[in-house]
Amino acid sequence: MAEDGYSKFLSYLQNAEDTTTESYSSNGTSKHNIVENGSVQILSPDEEDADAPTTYTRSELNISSRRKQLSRRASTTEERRNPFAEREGNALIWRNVNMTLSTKQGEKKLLNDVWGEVPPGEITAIMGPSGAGKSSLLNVLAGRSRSTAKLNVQSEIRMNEYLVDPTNIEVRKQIAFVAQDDSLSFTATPREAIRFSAKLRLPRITTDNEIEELADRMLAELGLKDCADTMIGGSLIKGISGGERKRTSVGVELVTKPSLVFLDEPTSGLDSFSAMQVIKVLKKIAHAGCSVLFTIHQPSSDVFNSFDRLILLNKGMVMYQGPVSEVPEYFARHNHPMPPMFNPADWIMDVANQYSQEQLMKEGFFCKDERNMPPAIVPSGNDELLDSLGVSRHDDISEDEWKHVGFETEVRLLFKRELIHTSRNKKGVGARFALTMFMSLLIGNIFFGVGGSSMTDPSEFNSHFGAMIMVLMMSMFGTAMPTLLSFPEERPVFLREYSTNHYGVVAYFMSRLANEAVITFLQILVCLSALLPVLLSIAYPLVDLQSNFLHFLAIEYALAMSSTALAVLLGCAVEDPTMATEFLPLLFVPQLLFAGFFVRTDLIPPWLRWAQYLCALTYGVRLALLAEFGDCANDDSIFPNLCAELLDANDVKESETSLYWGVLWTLFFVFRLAGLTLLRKKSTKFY
Ligand SMILES: Nc1ncnc2c1ncn2[C@@H]1O[C@H](COP(=O)(O)OP(=O)(O)OP(=O)(O)O)[C@@H](O)[C@H]1O
Repeated sequence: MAEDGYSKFLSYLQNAEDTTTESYSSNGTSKHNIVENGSVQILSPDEEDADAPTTYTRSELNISSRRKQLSRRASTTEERRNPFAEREGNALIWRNVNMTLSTKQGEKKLLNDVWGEVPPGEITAIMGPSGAGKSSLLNVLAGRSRSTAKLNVQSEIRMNEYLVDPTNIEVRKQIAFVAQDDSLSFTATPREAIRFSAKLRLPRITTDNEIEELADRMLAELGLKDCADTMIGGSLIKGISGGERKRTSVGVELVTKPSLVFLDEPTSGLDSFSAMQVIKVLKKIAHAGCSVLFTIHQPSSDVFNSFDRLILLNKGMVMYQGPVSEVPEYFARHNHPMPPMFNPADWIMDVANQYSQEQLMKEGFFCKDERNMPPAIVPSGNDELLDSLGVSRHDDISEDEWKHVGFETEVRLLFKRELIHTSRNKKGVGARFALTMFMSLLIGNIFFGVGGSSMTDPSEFNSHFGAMIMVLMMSMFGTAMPTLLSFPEERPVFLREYSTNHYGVVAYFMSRLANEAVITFLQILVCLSALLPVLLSIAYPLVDLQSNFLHFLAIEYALAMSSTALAVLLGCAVEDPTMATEFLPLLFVPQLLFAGFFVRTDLIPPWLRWAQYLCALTYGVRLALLAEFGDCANDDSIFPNLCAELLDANDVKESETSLYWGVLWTLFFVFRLAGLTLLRKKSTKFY
């Protein structure tokens, strides 16, 4: 089956090996084996039978130098401006790929000894009936599927001559992956999305002008010129069409000049012209040296005939694998000649769907992997593996300009995008601020002027205290709730970008923090005062609170930041916005219970009392009580002194003011750090 294509591919491998081998030994004809300690044994022809072959360490052999040189090919500005600049491809080869699902009825094989390869310079399509295992195979190869309690995944995958574990995040980052669902920031335009990807993923030597031209050329190739500056859109904002969004996702990955690209149904939802446009771009990128693998449903005959290779899956097994040009002849040889004037893609799918697996096996389909491959090298670590892939972002590379952009650039670009997102997300952010204003007005009117009322009348005094608590709670809930909901909402974009090497978790976290710090401050300001000066304020002057405005603002801000930190921690823990809403009570109810105004904290059972130290509201309330009632509590001329009684009832001591501030900001740091750790753990673990 597919002998020509396969032998061409083996010869590619052989060449790759020969070249590598040449760097091992001067005569260029040696063979190498891997020995247990990770070193490489060299056997030259006349030494093959010798008892003790010479063993070298990898660094002695300078195994990666060839690839490092090749990775720097795109060194002229013209090459850097060209999204289709020549590159060194990475051949992907796999065999024994098995995926087994354990169910109550027994074990179900989703992938059964699947084998194949994707040579550089060619585009390879995976086709097959629905449920055949196309996406499952792509996900295993891309490291996006791993064993769980119910799912057992096994595979033997190599990139070039190296055995790789694609679930290793460092390997995954080398694979450009276009998923079926387009996880793009909905407020960005196609041009901005492509530019963002290029800026963060291309070596820092690439100038802004070069990136601009790269983005322009990519947009033109994908037929996105007309909508280049329209927002991508989503459920809140109407944006570009589904097909344009799909092409933008493709552009975002291809602009980084990858050497290996996987695409899950890149043409779904596209008309035949747009589908052909995408395939043409994939072919162009393949001709530049890239290896392209994608799943596809029902391609037109033009699209089908433009593929180089085909992997036809049927019920988790390889029914055909080889050059597309050999498909008609192969099917004819196995009793299924293609009728004239038929779309070959439809024909092979008809055969796969109509006949049972047993019948097709009898007819000679589903042949076993009979490739005789040279032994794979087991990389001794990530560095050796990445060097072998031509990745130039290691400490041993002296020229800074070839490295991935630095941490500050990541934070700056992310922060800028967050700000643009906030300014364009008028519905989301507008609703947040409008709601804050409305609630401030409501509270301000209900508690109108109570802050200036008598300090000795118990009912008026209680209203004063109630108003202060309401203002605190409103700012706390109003800032924490949108944060809790927005984190899982933006999660798919983050995970896609993180797993495709845009930026690190810390950079993402820092930029989010900076953005939240600004938004939270503005929101608190709106709640307390519509605009500075205080004359135009809402809740604060309407209620006529007595404390110093800036002092009260600082307390509210610290409380809001601590609460949003807890919201971020919960947001990192949950995977979707619906689940996040289920978590809302966990964010607020304990805060109310431990704040001390429903029940004195010293009356809470001792085994539960520790939880008060995790509740920011407890300390926010204590600081606000001191700010609002501290002076009157110290005034001996007032009798009965309700202020002193209130502070006493809430266990508030003026001498502990610094402690309250300390706990409030410590909670902020602890929750933020826990959130960061959780996000990092989750993001490296699974896509
Ligand atoms: N994690 C999983 N848990 C349970 N079943 C799974 C899992 N992943 C895949 N499957 C099952 O494996 C089979 C193959 O799924 P897959 O999505 O790979 O098919 P496909 O060929 O891409 O189908 P389609 O063309 O309809 O998208 C399906 O029956 C699917 O339900």
